[in-house]
Amino acid sequence: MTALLNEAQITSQLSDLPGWTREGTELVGVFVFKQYLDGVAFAGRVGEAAEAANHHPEMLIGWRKVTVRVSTHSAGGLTELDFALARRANELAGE
Ligand SMILES: C[C@H](O)[C@H](O)[C@H]1CNC2=NC(N)=NC(=O)C2=N1
Repeated sequence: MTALLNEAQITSQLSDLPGWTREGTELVGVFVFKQYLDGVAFAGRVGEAAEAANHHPEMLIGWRKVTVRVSTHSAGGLTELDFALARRANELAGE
């Protein structure tokens, strides 16, 4: 099982993760788009990456905005898997 990160590790990784915040045991990323369907397509890309990593976020698709929430359910908090997915989402937002 992937180990829970400690507060120092979380703070350090968050400082290098633009667009994301920590809410309790979750990372929350908010992505804004010019077009609604751009957000839908982004969510699809993140979904594919999540499936490939077997690490799945919750995603709320709104009007030209997608909110991504991720935590490691099996560990009950934040692990490296969550930050890896968040970094990948940031890459995919730029595509
Ligand atoms: C059995 C399967 O590998 C697990 O349930 C995976 C699926 N996707 C997951 N996604 C997230 N966010 N956390 C998990 O602990 C997790 N576990």
